[in-house]
Amino acid sequence: MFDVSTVKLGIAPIGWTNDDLPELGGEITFEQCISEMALAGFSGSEVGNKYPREIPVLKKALHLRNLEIASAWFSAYLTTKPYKETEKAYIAHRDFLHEMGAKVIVVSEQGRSIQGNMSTPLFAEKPIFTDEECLKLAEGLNRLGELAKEKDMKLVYHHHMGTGVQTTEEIDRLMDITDSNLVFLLYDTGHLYFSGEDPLAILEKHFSRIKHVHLKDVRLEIARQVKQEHLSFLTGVKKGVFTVPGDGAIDFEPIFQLLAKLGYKGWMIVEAEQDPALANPFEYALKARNFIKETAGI
Ligand SMILES: O=C1C[C@@H](O)[C@H](O)[C@@H](O)C1=O
Ligand SMILES: [Co+2]
Repeated sequence: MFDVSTVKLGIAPIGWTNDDLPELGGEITFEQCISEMALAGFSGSEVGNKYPREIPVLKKALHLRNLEIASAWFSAYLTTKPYKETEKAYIAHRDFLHEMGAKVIVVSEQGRSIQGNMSTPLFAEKPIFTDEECLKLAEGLNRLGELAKEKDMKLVYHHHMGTGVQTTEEIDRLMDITDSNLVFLLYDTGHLYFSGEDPLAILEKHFSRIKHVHLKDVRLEIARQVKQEHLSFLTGVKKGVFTVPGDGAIDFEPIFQLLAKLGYKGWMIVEAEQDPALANPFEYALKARNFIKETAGI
């Protein structure tokens, strides 16, 4: 179904050690994490906070395990801070990723984001960007996209729970007001489903912009609890709202079929943040790998 010469499968370190909640998996080493990724049959990963930043050290550790770096998350503050501040940090991030051989840069606007707040109710208090904020965001992203292009890379925007770009309308608007040659989209199944969007419809509508995929599944009963009990994003994560594909409520078969039919090229990254003390990361990595083999044929 997929063209295996153009689609690569990776897994994010967030199931081993969570950058947003460092106490989850704090005791797990970088070496354990990347060894288990390779052993479970993945060929790449994104960069986590335990990864060494010295390029030769990181390259050697990955090379030993036949792993590549697909990308890494970047927090932008285009709506709340002077553009130059975001740009400076972004260029350092871009250059690091470029050295590591990555082709895409994951960017998410964190101005007024509540994703990192432990007690802010996720559904009631997510930010809604004003027209002025949308304009600032679009202008800034176009400029950052141009900087990615300079290095033959692409900026992929990560829509995210608890931020100003979460819902279908917000994603549609962002795609509409940014330059389609400079700003691309990261398609994260888990965030779309958790928010109550239709992941298949988003995939169909924005396929030409989608250049990076995060595969995560959602435990529906916990997603409902987060909404009904006015819990925060991180409380939901701690309770296990996310899991690996095939272990939750999302029907991945039509998603894989559509991605393959439309000729998706690039990385698909399993990204399932949950408490490693409750969900053994190696066991869940294997579970994900087997599910993708059975369902997507890769
Ligand atoms: O891509 C991601 C990176 C994480 O830090 C984030 O919170 C997670 O939910 C995600 O989708
Ligand atoms: Co993601």
